[in-house]
Amino acid sequence: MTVITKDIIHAKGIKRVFGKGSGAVTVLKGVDIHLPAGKLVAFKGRSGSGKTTLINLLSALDRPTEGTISFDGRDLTTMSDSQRDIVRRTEMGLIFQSFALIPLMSAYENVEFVLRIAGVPANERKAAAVQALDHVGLKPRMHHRPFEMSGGEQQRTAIARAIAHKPKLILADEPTAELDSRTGLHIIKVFRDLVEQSGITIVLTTHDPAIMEIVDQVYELEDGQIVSHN
Ligand SMILES: Nc1ncnc2c1ncn2[C@@H]1O[C@H](COP(=O)(O)OP(=O)(O)OP(=O)(O)O)[C@@H](O)[C@H]1O
Repeated sequence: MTVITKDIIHAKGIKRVFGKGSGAVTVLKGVDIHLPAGKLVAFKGRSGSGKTTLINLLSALDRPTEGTISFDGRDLTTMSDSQRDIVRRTEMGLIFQSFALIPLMSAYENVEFVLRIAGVPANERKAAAVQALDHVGLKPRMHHRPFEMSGGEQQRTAIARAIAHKPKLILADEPTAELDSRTGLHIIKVFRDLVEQSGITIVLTTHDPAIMEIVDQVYELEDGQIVSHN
């Protein structure tokens, strides 16, 4: 049987300049990226190399100054802001270093809230939220609020929130930076299982060499350019 791997992201000639005139800073200097479906991918590079800027572009939170970004066959750069918001909310999941959970909501409510924003019908939300929390091993803790959970549990809640609407792509900016290395590796194991079980693509940024060993592909950024890629 021939397995055809389709790119979920195809970015070409990406430049990002912040500011204008003599104060302009070119942060990305012509980046090309192909992310196949069903892979765990890491962006590595020194602080300031452009990893977060690139993640923000791929997640349609920001627009490139030059270049095109195709997501699942559609060009994000020519879409209106509202189209980009819909694609992000319904087909992508975002995970942040600081978890970014709503403090007054339980784990379940945090996940359910994002399903509401993604437009999932009310009668499907409960089952989808519980299933996502179960997937990350947090069903028994689902009525706890973030301050009642450990860092690893909070990040697993954030993962449940990112996967509950069954996105095609997850973008995670330094998802393990606030965790000890053992908990961080456990989070990456959760990512690994997700990629294998559901065919989702997960892109993360990291400084941790142990994580680089576990992922399928590593893109190395240096001063706004890709300098290596396996
Ligand atoms: N809005 C902005 N205006 C001006 N410069 C910016 C802006 N956003 C980012 N930069 C600059 O772009 C460079 C790359 O930043 P970015 O956050 O993408 O790096 P990074 O690789 O994610 O770093 P870290 O590992 O520290 O998170 C930095 O020099 C930063 O100061």
